[in-house]
Amino acid sequence: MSDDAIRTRGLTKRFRTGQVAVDGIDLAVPRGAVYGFLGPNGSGKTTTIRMLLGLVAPTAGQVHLLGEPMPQAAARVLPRVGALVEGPAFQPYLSGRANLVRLDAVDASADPRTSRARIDGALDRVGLGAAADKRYRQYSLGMKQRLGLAAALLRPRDLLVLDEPTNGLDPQGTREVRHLVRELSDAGTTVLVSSHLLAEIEQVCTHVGIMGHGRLLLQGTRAELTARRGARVVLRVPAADADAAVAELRRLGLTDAAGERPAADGTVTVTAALADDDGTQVDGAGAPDGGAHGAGPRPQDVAAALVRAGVGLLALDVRRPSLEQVFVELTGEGFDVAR
Ligand SMILES: Nc1ncnc2c1ncn2[C@@H]1O[C@H](COP(=O)(O)OP(=O)(O)OP(=O)(O)O)[C@@H](O)[C@H]1O
Repeated sequence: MSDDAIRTRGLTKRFRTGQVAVDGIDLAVPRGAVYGFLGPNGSGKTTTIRMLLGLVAPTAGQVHLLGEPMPQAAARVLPRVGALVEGPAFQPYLSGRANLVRLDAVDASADPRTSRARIDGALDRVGLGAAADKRYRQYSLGMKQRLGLAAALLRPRDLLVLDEPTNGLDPQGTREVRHLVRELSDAGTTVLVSSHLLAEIEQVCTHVGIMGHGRLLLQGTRAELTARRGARVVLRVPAADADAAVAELRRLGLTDAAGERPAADGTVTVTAALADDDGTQVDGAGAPDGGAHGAGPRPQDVAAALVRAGVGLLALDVRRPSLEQVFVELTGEGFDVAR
């Protein structure tokens, strides 16, 4: 437990309206991870993040940040945590730089002697060097996001919590944020980054948690999540062999084996789940020795059995679901293409 940078137990938020925005979630963000906190709009990500940072009081449950209980240890822990949450308190009539100077000055744990260098460094890091002296109210949404990020980076952090950091950024800005997250992670910072745009985040995260309607539907390493939901074996056989192929797959224990309608070229595609949703899985795809596997047959065993049964095997492929497919399957919803 203390090894996790973020740990929650039964974290719940019921608003006065009666709405349960976050429903008993157990988050586990290991130290060193880049944790993609994913879910569609309204699924409870922001409310969770606000509770993590002590900005909203939970209705029930516990939060540990960097091994310490929140909010009791807030004064000790929060200086080690950089956060980008909606609507940071920037002054509209001050420049970006002046806003950071002001923020740093009220941070009792920041060293005023290094303030200037740290502020310039943070502005450069987020690509705001050139616009640093513009007034905040003249900033575009993307520039405001960048300034929020700069504020989170005013000092070295053990943990960064970024709520929708790419919101309002153009594709170039989005790439830069990804790059920055990777860089910070390489330097040893644990990062939790929320997004409703899966593709933006998928490439950088080591771990993923998927929210839907206030519940944490799934979490784990990125590889675990796609493996656990089941690889499928997909084969192509001559139409005349389709029934034999399905029968052989079922005999091997792949009970949902089924053939599609014959294609114009006289072949049939037959598919079956190689893994159960409970994690029993064959992990043979691409691994010369077949890799670790559970109760099911390995792909090469499937191929051998089909050939032995006299099935004319034209092609055999193992397909793993993408994170997006896992998400859609779990929530019945897609990710937004754009906000
Ligand atoms: N202060 C509040 N009072 C009542 N309901 C709220 C409040 N804040 C959030 N909610 C509701 O709680 C649910 C979760 O909202 P939340 O902002 O946490 O979701 P989210 O996953 O961060 O969504 P988004 O991607 O749009 O930011 C929503 O239905 C929202 O309307």
